[in-house]
Amino acid sequence: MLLKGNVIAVASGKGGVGKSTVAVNLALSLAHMGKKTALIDLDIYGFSIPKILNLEAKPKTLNNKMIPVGFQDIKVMSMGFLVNENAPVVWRGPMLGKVLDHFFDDVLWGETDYTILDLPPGTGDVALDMHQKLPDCQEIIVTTPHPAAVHVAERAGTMAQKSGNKILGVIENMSYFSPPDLDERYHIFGEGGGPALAETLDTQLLGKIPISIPDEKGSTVFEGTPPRHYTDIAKKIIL
Ligand SMILES: Nc1ncnc2c1ncn2[C@@H]1O[C@H](COP(=O)(O)OP(=O)(O)OP(=O)(O)O)[C@@H](O)[C@H]1O
Repeated sequence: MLLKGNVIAVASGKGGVGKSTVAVNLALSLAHMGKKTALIDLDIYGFSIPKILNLEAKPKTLNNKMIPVGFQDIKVMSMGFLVNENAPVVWRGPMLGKVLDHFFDDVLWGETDYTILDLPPGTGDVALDMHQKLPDCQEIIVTTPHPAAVHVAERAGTMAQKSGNKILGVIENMSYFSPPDLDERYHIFGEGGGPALAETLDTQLLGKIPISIPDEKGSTVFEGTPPRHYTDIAKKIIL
């Protein structure tokens, strides 16, 4: 196993809650705090990290091992680097176990303090496979604030518990909107989902991420110094 250090998987009950965005921003925040950080996109059906990071480079190889692609201070691997985006999804499924082996054993990760895994949404076999390969892996569950979302996210949490992965906590994404330079918070997508889920899963609420206005490229990945809501979460993870 070439992957060393702490491994934290980011999971969600359904797609579109911002799991990949949270995974990327969390990895960047940990790197900004001086931690050697890797990010692995395990969403083999709907990999989105290459697009989110605007990465087109393919990993180079050295002695039959792959060199992860660099983005700012983090090292990144994604199924998206290896397959044609238009490859049929049915073809990718049976490869799952092999992909995990490949990413954990055949990539020259070097020294890493933290590896963030972006899991596919839902309750697939990935969490189970992952636990077998990385028994100490911990999970973060991402949800939106709407109380109805808790139901769906809870399944991801239950899956984590069943697979034996420790749940590190819950992140409530798209929690509220604060107009620039104003203190007001508008709870556009409802309220209470994150704390309720944390309570149900008997874990902590790691933090609430506000709705951000995408930049001109449509990105909600921050640049430069991490926003406070991310550093606060990263500090809780490092502890
Ligand atoms: N806090 C936020 N504020 C505003 N937009 C956000 C926020 N978080 C995510 N988004 C946007 O929501 C969309 C979905 O995000 P993302 O791809 O990270 O979700 P996901 O849960 O990983 O989805 P999937 O599993 O389907 O890939 C993206 O357009 C992203 O920019």
